[in-house]
Amino acid sequence: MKEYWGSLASVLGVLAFCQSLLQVLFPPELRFAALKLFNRIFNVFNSYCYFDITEIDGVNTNELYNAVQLYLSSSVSISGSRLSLTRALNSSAITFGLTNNDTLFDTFNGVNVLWEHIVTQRQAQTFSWRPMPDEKRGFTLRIKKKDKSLILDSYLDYIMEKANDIRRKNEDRLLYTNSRGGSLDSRGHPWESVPFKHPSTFETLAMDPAKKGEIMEDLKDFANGQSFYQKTGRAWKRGYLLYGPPGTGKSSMIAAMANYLGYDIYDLELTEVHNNSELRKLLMKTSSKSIIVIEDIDCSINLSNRKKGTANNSSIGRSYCDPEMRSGPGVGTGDEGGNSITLSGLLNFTDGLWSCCGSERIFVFTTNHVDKLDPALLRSGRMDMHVFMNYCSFPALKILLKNYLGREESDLDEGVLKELEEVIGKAEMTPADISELLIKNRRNKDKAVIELLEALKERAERKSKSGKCVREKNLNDVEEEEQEKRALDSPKEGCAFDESCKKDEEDEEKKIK
Ligand SMILES: Nc1ncnc2c1ncn2[C@@H]1O[C@H](COP(=O)(O)OP(=O)(O)OP(=O)(O)O)[C@@H](O)[C@H]1O
Ligand SMILES: [Mg+2]
Repeated sequence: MKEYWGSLASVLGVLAFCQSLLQVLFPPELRFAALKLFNRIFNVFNSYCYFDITEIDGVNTNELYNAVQLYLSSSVSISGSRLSLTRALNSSAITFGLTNNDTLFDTFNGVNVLWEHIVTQRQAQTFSWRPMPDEKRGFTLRIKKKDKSLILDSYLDYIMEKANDIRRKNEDRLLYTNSRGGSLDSRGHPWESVPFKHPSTFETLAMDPAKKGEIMEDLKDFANGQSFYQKTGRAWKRGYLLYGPPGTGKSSMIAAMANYLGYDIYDLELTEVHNNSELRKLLMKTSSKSIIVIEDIDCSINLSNRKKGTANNSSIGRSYCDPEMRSGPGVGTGDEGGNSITLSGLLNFTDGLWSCCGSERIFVFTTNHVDKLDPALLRSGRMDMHVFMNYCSFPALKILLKNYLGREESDLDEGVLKELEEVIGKAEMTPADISELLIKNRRNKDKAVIELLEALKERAERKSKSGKCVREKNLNDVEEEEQEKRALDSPKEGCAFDESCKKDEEDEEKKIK
């Protein structure tokens, strides 16, 4: 300690000597130039270089300052003893930060750097167009001169990327919709947003675990696949088609995807889009790391014919939810008149050149009737993964029992479990139906399981009866068809129809005579 104070005193002494020397040797007008010169000499012998990143750059907020703050917050959260805490707008997470004049070492690519957070009082307010904070905040980065060229650019890029990740993780996800029918908001934005708080996750999603695992892996590969997509020359996007009966979890799956990847959702209401160019504009205004969803695509518009003009044909692609009735006049008339969207417009939206403005986007289409979709929409590369959301299976049922009743497989009676396994495949009940039953009786868990078993049995019985009727009807139809065939093959054998025809012909001849 003594040595420390001793060396500090000698440094101060040297400084004082230099200052008085400066005053004696240089007249006041040369003093500033001399100081600059000393500074240069000092810099030549100093092995470090320093970079100041101030919070406000002129009058604008410096994005790099916010990024550094967020980036460092991920390092200080564990190690620091005195930290500043902040919670940003639209965020439910708290971030840690360095307090005033605190320092922190960081390592990047094996190089050590030092960060210092410097906070000083702002001098008396100078004139400014906007109010300035009382404090001047900034970070100073200290790097060894020899390492500067080695890491500076890549280190700052890395910090920006990391900060974006942290921000996305902390911020609440947003759900966007274009339901205003093409009108723009005050900022010229065609999308409206609300915080997205859907609680569905892959843990709560009841489906075959192997299939679920496959989808989760595919999503992770996609999200981490920037270099792969770059290397293979593909646009960084992926398409999923979710199809299956109502209530099997297609929308829940979309929410689970968004929560899993931390992406925003753009719920595109096609019936509110008037033409292909509006569709393109909507696409251009979506951000990367997002899921663009078109639900019930078979009902949205008439998408069954790619050829311009022919989509107007009334006989093509009419589903039970008639597109013309759903989307009003003008649907499916091609680009002419600029008052409609076509299948080719939608295909360009998902797969054409426009689809890659921005990156890291997932397209999800859902439908209850996959057979009604145009094959062009289904070809691989466009919809990369087709996911069939089926009626509740036994593995899916186990997930529902665990989530809704807290009952694991081991908690259930073996006999009941076996019966459930036998009957679930025959009952063809959706996870939505089953979860309703479980919610109803969730206070009495044993009763819930028994009632579920009864409902499944009843449903299976009804199914087998209606199946029998259909089979019998089909058999009758086949028999009838065969009879007709026989009649056509051997008209000479004669039937009532042939006899009456002959008689009619004879009568006709008589009349003519
Ligand atoms: N696979 C599932 N796992 C967990 N819950 C499910 C599942 N499927 C349906 N549900 C429950 O049923 C409700 C309806 O499901 P969802 O809206 O996801 O079905 P959908 O397939 O999108 O139906 P639709 O085709 O009518 O749009 C959900 O709120 C959820 O609680
Ligand atoms: Mg749905």
